[in-house]
Amino acid sequence: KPPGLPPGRWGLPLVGYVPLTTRSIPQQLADLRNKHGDIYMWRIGTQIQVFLHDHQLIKEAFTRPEFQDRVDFKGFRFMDPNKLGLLQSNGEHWHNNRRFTLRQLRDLGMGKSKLVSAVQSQSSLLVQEFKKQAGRPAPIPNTLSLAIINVIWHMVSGKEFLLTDPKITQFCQLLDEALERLNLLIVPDYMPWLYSVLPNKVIGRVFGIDRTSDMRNKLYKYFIDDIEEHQRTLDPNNPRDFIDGYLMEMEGRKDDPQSTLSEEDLTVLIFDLFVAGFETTTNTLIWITYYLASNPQVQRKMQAEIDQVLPLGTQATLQDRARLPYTEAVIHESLRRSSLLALGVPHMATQNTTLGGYVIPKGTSVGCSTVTVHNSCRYWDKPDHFQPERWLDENNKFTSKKEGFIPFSIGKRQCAGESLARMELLIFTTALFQSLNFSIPPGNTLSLEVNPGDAIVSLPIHQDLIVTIRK
Ligand code: HEM
Repeated sequence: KPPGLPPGRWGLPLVGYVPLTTRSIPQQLADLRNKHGDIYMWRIGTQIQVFLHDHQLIKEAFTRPEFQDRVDFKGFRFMDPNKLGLLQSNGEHWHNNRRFTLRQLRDLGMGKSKLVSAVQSQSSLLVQEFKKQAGRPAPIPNTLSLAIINVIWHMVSGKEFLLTDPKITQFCQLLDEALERLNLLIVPDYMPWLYSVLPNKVIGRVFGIDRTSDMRNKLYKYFIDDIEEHQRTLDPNNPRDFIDGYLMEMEGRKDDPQSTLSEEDLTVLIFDLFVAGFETTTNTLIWITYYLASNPQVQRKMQAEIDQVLPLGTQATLQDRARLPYTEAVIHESLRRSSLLALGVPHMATQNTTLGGYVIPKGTSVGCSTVTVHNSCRYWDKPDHFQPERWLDENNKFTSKKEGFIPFSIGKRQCAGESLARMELLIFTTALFQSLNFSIPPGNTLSLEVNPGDAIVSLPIHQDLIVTIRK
């Protein structure tokens, strides 16, 4: 192990440190944190990963320019060969797309916008779907995923699918598959020597590379069709959505040699919005229903607040946020407890540098451990308790505590969709609990453990709940 690196797990040549334990990854990270402190490394294959566990240290790292790039994984290139879009792009290209996306999201989501109405209408449709399964034990319907997908479609291209349209179900399956496939595609990046010892054919089959281009083409076809349709119908005096905004910006900068805008880039950018905004929001909402089904008192208290602020038949808007402090507290506590992106989304050191007194070589992946920060006694009293009250001050006003709360990460690459995500969480949560009650089926228990099949994202386990229609 080269001198100066953070302490931690170095392991064997080629394979790095392979844990021989049944402890989950988050549990192992907590063990490592207790042993080594706020910064340590774990060599997986030949890739050095550094984990950070302290809010200030994460903030320092993620605001420094040398930690702003994404990890350069060959596996990602099978979805996007040229590192376009926003999620995987770097440098000037990333900077342009990020600025554009933030501006669009702000403009499209403001005030009484069409986007807010779209979220409200999707949440009403979802309530109707839940009502169909009232009174009998059943898992959260897949309609929740479709409703979240429709919100992103609305923002991107001003359209929504009927929830019964087979095209949206197929789209959802492709997206699920893409997310699963991305996990597998990057395995050889941890052991790049596999490329030299195994024939390409074997790698292609084992790691699913063969099927990826077919799936990518099907998925991208949705976006390409929409972009072409927008090109035909665009009215520059009346931009309708994200695609119109991008096409207009592209036209405005067509003579600018610095412009990074292109139809191909727009296709990847749209894909990124779905990848980043779909599973995250859907699963946070599932966690909220699980926590509230397990805490009936909290559920009743939140419903009492919603009933007072929103008479039946009215839906929340962003202006209601201040009048719904307890609901906001429940949402924040759910984001903290679930720590959905348990290991954060890693950044990469673009040069040899130091951090926290240690050497960080160029190419090292640097991530924040959301799950250990969210469960650290340094920031949270009784961190393993679900306590919305911790978000309220002595006057029961919501206080958005920042230190030790990093669900959307921090710094220059922090979640670009945070404002949309917060808007969706508020509107969906209020709509669901205004009309429905969620409980655990008699004789059952509800596990709040994360799905052991997924180490990087803390996904809830599919389980039955009972939905009751509120009178
Ligand atoms: C509860 C829901 C969500 C959570 C917890 C979440 C969390 C995150 C996190 C942790 C990151 C990585 C930040 C980093 O690299 O330091 C991220 C990035 C990102 N998120 Fe979200 N996100 C959510 C919803 C959304 C939504 C709805 C959208 C938009 C449709 C979105 C768009 C993005 C994009 C584009 C990035 C990449 C930003 C960049 O690389 O510059 N996210 N998100």
